Amino acid sequence: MRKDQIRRIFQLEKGAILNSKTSTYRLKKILGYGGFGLVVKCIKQETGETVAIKLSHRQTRHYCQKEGKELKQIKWLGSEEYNIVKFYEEFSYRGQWCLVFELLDITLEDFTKTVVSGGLKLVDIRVITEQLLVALTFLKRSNRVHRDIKPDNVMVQDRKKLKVKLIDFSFLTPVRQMRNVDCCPQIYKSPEDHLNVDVDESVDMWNLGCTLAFLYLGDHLIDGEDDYETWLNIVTLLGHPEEDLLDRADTPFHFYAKIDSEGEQHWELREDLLNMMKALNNEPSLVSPSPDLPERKIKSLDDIENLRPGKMTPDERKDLLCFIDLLKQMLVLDPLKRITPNEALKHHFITMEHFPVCKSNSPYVCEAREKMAIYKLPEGETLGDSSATSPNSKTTTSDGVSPSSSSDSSSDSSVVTTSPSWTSRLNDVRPKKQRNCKSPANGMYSVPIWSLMATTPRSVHSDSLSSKTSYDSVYPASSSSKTSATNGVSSESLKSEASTPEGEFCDQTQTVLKPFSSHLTSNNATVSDGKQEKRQQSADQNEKILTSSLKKTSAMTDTTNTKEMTRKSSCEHVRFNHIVTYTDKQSLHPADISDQQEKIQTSSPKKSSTVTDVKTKNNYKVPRFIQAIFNTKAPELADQMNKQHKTKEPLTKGSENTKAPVPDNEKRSENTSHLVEVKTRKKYWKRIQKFFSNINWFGCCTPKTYENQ
Ligand SMILES: Nc1ncnc2c1ncn2[C@@H]1O[C@H](COP(=O)(O)OP(=O)(O)OP(=O)(O)O)[C@@H](O)[C@H]1O
Repeated sequence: MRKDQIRRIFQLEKGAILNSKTSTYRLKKILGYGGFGLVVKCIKQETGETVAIKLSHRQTRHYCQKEGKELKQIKWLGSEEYNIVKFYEEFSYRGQWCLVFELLDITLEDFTKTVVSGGLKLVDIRVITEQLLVALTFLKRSNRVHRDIKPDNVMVQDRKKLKVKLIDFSFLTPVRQMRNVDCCPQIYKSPEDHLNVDVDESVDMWNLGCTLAFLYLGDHLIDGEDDYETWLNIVTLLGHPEEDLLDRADTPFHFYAKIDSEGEQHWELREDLLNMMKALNNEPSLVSPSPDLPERKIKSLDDIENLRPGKMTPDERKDLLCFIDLLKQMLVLDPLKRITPNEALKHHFITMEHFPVCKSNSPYVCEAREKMAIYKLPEGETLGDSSATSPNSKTTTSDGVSPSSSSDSSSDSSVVTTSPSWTSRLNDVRPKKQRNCKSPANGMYSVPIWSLMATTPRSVHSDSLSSKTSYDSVYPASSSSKTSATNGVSSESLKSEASTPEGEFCDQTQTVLKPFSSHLTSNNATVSDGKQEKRQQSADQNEKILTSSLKKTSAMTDTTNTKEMTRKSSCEHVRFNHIVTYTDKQSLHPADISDQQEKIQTSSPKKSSTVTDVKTKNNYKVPRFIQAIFNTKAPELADQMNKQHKTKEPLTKGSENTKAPVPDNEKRSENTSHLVEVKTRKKYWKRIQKFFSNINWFGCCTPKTYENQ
């Protein structure tokens, strides 16, 4: 479509004025257009700032409105700090919906094809990869999936520093609402979308793998004009999927047929479809099925090694092999086995662990280090904050050497900090206002349970959970959480924070969670005999789950290959979350909790509270103490409960008449113990209040809270 035609459709002339509620924008030129509308360059009249405005067609207005809504939500979670395009505002202009963004330079596709041509250097690809992995980690932890990652949707902001940003959030979807839909181009379509397997955030990793391959090859890794041809290209490159994946698929029959051979059933590619396709194209049909059906330059990912002309230095080759290894882990057919963004950030290709600093460095290695070092933290961000979010952050000195006292034994001391600690910063993907809470390393009740509450494993779906995150978001990674001392923070001070033993962290977590899990036992005491046994068992089981989960977490921080464990643990966590959140539809009260804590210490039986629950619209019983927190009447309630408890106490021991006189010194000690008890309760109450104030109960922000920002 010609530019003047577009201008007519959108009723735009050069110099047109677009008014939002707060600003006036003067149109300068058309930057580009896509499926949903066009993007224009504008000048903000009030400040002279140049911005990019995305205008929707009238027909696609609601898509743009949806995009705006999602953008607001991720902005609230701090997206701009994680290599995602800055979103300013949205407004309506002559019936079209407008989204205002910061102005970026050039798409990665155009950059690779026109500016660089023939593919980017690996040292540059590494810088871009890290930034995109950071963006993906952020999205994963915000429980959202971009769904349309491709070179055209990544824009270069600074060509010199290779600063890139993710754009186009038209398909941004909360993980729990994901469906198999066609959103990205045919050649970027993931195996799960081809086969109709359960789709989740790992679809972004597939697309990123394809994008990175494009950056190296200067051309698309997979091509094909229709689904079948694309699928053939995929399997030629990566092999056929495992039977398990095909068994899980809803539409495997598009490409495979189940064959009975010698009593056993197995899946086989449907050659008849290919012949049919060839007949349609007037091409000769296949005489015999051949494994390399389409003519491809690259028949496996290993072929990438020998693709570029010219001789490579040993370091370059080593780096390339590392890159291919990362690609192989990103382009796994089974989404459940694909590498996660957090794991990818720890891959050798990013950390450059294959280039030990103790050895004399070749010019190639020096260039690689320099490029990664250019990468700066966003303005206003201090390294101190970020490192504090990770209990196991590894520190590095200005020359990039990690202190040998690091708690992480899996990587050697010669690990180089390739960039400031993104990974540690990513552990705190929370609204900015909440981010000043203490870190798990130094604050007992700052365990980010808000994200734990919203955790679901890939295979588990629960309506009661608003969203899902990775298990590793709760317990920050150790091995690659590196910080650089170059940004003005002494490595010693960071080291002291970073060296918090994992065990201690787990113990702290256990202390926080113990009252809740143990509460189940307390309430069980009031239930009738038959049910009591069952509930006791389930409470014991829950205790076990919690303990094993925490153990696994600590183990996870030690090991690198923990994907399976992560899933299992997160599964258990979900079950635990149910317990914590809804406590098996029983009531909880701060006083009960402290009682319970007492019970653990003294092992004396105690009556459970008989507070009544309030039911929500969904018939969920909201524990009374949670209501109390939100009503901010909790302290009074706690005191009330304490009083009730105090007055009830003598009755449980016997009537006043029968009570023997208490000697003076014993009275004093009783009074003191009472004071201690009240103090302990208050202390626990404060901690619990703090702990729950960090929880985002409903998994997402409301527009009201957004407006308050
Ligand atoms: N912030 C920006 N700064 C400069 N140019 C931009 C910006 N955002 C988008 N563009 C340009 O506009 C084009 C279309 O943008 P975008 O991908 O967001 O629109 P779309 O309608 O969703 O496209 P698609 O059909 O590819 O999904 C981009 O390829 C890019 O060239």
